[in-house]
Amino acid sequence: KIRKHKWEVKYEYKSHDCYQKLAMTVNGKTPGPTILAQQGDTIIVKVKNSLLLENTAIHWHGIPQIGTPWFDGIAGVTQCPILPGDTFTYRFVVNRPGTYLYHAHYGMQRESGLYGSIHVSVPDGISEPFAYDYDRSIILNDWYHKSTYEQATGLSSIPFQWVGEPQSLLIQGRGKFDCSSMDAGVCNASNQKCSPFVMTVVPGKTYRLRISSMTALSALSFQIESHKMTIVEADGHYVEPFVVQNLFIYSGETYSVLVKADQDPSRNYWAVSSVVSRLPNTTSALAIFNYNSIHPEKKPPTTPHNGPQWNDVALRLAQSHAIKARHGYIYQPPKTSDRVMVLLNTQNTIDNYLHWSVNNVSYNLPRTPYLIALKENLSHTFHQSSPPDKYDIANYDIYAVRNNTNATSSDSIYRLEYNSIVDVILQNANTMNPNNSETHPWHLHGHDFWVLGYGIGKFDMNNDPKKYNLVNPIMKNTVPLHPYGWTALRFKADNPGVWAFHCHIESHFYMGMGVVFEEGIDKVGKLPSSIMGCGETKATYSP
Ligand SMILES: O=C1O[C@H]([C@@H](O)CO)C(O)=C1O
Repeated sequence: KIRKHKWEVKYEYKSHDCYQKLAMTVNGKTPGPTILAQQGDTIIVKVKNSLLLENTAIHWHGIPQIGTPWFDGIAGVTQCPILPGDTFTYRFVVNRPGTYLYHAHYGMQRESGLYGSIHVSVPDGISEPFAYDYDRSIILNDWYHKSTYEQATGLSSIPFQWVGEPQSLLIQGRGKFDCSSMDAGVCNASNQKCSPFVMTVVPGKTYRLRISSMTALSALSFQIESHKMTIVEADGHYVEPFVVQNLFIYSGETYSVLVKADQDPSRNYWAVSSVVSRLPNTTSALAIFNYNSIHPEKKPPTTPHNGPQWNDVALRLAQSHAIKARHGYIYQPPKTSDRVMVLLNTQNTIDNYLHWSVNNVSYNLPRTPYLIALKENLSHTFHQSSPPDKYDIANYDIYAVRNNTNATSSDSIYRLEYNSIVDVILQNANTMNPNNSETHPWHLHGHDFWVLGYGIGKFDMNNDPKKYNLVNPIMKNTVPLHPYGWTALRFKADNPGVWAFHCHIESHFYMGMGVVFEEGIDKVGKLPSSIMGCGETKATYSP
């Protein structure tokens, strides 16, 4: 089936957390409309950029774009940005069932509010390995009051101005900022638009709740008071079910949990989203889990739970370890790999600017998108040398503050042999601040990868690979790298195109925390002319 959507992207005044600011909307909404489809469908989205002064591009997060690498939607990698006033049509197949996302992928634009869900159902005649009565979804987010321009400018200034902790957390686009010291015209706590999100349930029924995170910075813990959640899906793959009280979720991840409305139906319950992994300076977001005979806005009689200790890494690591592919739905990983990369994540200063680097290279986007440069022989448009596969593993102390004055900025890319098996070990380290290492959710475009293992400390090249889970590893597209830890992934470079792999924290990718992979470029079909028009592609553009 073909599913057509017509979108207009523009800025509008919104009061998601009671504070009025410009938000980027799709057809007037943020979160934008949910795309509903069935496995095998073709999605066509005609996007009109009505932002007046800003380019845009939209990424279909978790959709591998097999055969359509030019519609991955990352400006500078797979396409030229969509200019104000222009219309651009994305067209791609959703090849797997599951819960996915879409969002702006141009600068730090995602955090302005352009995001939404994609739900892909199983083909007719196929049933899912779990039962539920209703399907619902919520997107968790964090929310800043400064514009993305102010934030990006601060990050690329001397002195460096950090974006700081978000002003609010949002549950399905709703949060509550403390307006008490502000003018009611700017921040009005009684505005209906920022009343808590309500999820109404029928006693005794089971809900599949699709929970996604689109945060700019925050790692979150989500829980529903008194109700247990059974995790059954992660990033579009079935999970061997396990029960949690709270779900840890990192930016770019999607989960489905089953929740049974099995508590006292004569009251409502709090659903709470709170910050973990960074010292919280943001109030938790509250939603109401509403039993249908009770008024939806009636406050639960209890005090909302604060969530787990923000710095309890062991608890978060335990959830990461607990996620396994579901029996009967295991995609067996290859037993060995052809290439092993160990990617050290550090902060660096380069010419006094603060950056993030991977193996001492801080990534920056080229003016001419790689996909076009590689197909049209415009190789002079980016650095041709490959960034290093490894760092100085023997001598680097991951617990020390290091200046790494030899770090460089580059738009160079890794070129992978088509159909080869690639291992990536992400190695975390100390930041430029003493005794500090952060959580980074890494997202791979164009592929799902097997998650072979996690650990804390320095990855041991001799012994840790022996502990890899090659039996039932989950496949994902986004995975956390825990503080001072390592995460090991394996994927097959079988999708011709150019694919980014980066930290899903908006400011971190902007500061250079990413790499780009190319594979099978000679197998990429004829590029559509709609992706051209910037950098040196103007010369090749023939309508
Ligand atoms: O990228 C970051 O910069 C700040 C801090 O390390 C420097 O002020 C921070 O907390 C980040 O995550």
